[in-house]
Amino acid sequence: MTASGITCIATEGLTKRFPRVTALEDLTVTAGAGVTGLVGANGAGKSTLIKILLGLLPATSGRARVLDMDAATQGAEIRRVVGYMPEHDCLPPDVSATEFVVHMAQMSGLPRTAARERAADTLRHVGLDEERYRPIGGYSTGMRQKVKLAQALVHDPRLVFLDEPTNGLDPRGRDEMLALIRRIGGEFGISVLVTSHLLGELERVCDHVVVIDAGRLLRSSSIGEFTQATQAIAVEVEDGLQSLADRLTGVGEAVAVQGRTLTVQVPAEADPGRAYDAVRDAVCDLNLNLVRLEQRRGHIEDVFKEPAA
Ligand SMILES: Nc1ncnc2c1ncn2[C@@H]1O[C@H](COP(=O)(O)OP(=O)(O)OP(=O)(O)O)[C@@H](O)[C@H]1O
Repeated sequence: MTASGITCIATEGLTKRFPRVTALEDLTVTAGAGVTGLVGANGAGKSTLIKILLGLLPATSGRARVLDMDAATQGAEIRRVVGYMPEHDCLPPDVSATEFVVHMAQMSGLPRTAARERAADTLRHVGLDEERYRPIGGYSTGMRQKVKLAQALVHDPRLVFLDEPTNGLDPRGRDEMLALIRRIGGEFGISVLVTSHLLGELERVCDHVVVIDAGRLLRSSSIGEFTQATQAIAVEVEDGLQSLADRLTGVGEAVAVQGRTLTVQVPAEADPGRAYDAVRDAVCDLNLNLVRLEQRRGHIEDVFKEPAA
């Protein structure tokens, strides 16, 4: 059981060996409702995990359950209630987004009229308006990603797996996609497992993050725990940054100076108020002019600098 009370995904000792490479190694992890980020470098095993969870690929050993169904034996049932946006593009160039998404809705069992209505709603939600009547072959990468997302949502799933949905997008397209993912998890009430090798972007939309490296679990925790574990205070003063650093070090604070900014690290179990007081007292005593004082959130990237939890 997860903190949300619902277990969407649970694996136990999951291992997948290909002839030349072990893609997943003894992976035990759970994910609850909401948006879960699956982070790892290229080749870490993210797509392999998704394919096993969908019942599309057999595991070498271990178990995987999705919405309390066994991925090894109930793949078809899982795919009925789980949407899948694959990493690679396999869209037909000669049909329009509307035709394609209606077709996918009918494939999932909706009658023609309902399929047309659902497809129109879903394409509108993902932000494809008039262009949805044009052939997909002329679409930009961002539009193609939206079509892939729409087909994953059209059968009204309880959970969606989004494999690298921001791949190939420019910064604006990425922001739009991340906002959509947040809406899917929030407003639409559909749980999401989203993968990315870009660590920073997932912390903007996820409730929970699972980090894997070479098929092994590196860390699994809520976004709050990630950021709390690495919280810090950034300080800038007009002059005298080094004397401030020396003073704070003298009273036991962990400080680092980078350019014009001094960072005070606050350990997870410590009271950040005490560190703020120390900065205030030191700035006063040294008679410095404070330019900036702000809490700096930790970043998921930091997990790679820490030992596994
Ligand atoms: N069908 C396959 N046959 C052999 N090796 C495979 C197969 N599928 C994946 N692999 C290997 O398993 C490892 C994990 O691949 P996977 O695609 O799951 O990683 P990933 O984290 O999704 O990375 P990427 O984002 O680059 O796809 C890689 O070394 C990959 O080459």
